[in-house]
Order: sequence, then C-alpha cells, then structure tokens
Amino acid sequence: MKELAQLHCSPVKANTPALTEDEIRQLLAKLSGWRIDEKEGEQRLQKIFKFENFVQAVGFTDRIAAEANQEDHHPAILTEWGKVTVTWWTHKIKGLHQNDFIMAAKTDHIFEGPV
Ligand SMILES: C[C@H](O)[C@H](O)[C@H]1CNC2=NC(N)=NC(=O)C2=N1
Repeated sequence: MKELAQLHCSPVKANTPALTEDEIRQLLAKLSGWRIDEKEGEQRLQKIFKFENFVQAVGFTDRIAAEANQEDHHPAILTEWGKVTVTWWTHKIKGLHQNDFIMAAKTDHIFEGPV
C-alpha cells in the first residue's frame, strides 16, 4: 500500500483501456478494506470510513478534496455524521484505472494521518 500512496496520477485518454479483472485483483491486494462496486455498468472502488462526529467527517472530506485537486482525479464522496463513503473510478474510461488505486491508497494515508 505504501508505494501506491506515493505515486501520482497519470493523464487518462478516452481510449485508455480500463483495468482487466486480473489487474484489478493484483491492485486490490495492495489495499485494505476497499471493495469493488458496480454501478451503471461501471466498476468502482469503494470504502466506508468511520468518525466520532460530523466535524471529523467533514475535515476528512476536505483533505481528500485537496488531494483530488492536486492530482486532478476526483471521487464521489458521501459525508454523513460519523461516516464518509469514498468511491473512486475514472469517468473518462467508465471504469477503473491505476489512478483510482493510487487515490484509494492516498485516501487511506489521509485517514491514518492526524484528524
Ligand atoms: C478535465 C479534467 O482533467 C478531467 O475531467 C478529470 C478531472 N477529474 C477526474 N476524476 C475522475 N475520477 N475521473 C476522470 O475521468 C477525471 N477527469
């Protein structure tokens, strides 16, 4: 997981192929607690993070937003009292790219950091 978190997202073209099942399996093994969700025929990477209250959930959300802007790769985030659901996928290719796994690892890194 460490080395994924230190990588940076690469630009994705519309004709870039989505990851294969085997590539997904290999990358998923480097993460913990993330699951593959399928929505509207698109595979997505999702994890739920728990917090003591809403303020902590919003702080975590803000830190993810900053990292997403830095990498120009953005998640879907549901921020609730005590809970944040983060979902990564690559809109441009309607599926999963290594960028999504890099950002998932960075998301875990943010969660493990100071709240
Ligand atoms: C123009 C801009 O670079 C693109 O729209 C970026 C922005 N952030 C993105 N985020 C995600 N998750 N997928 C994308 O395809 C994407 N594209």
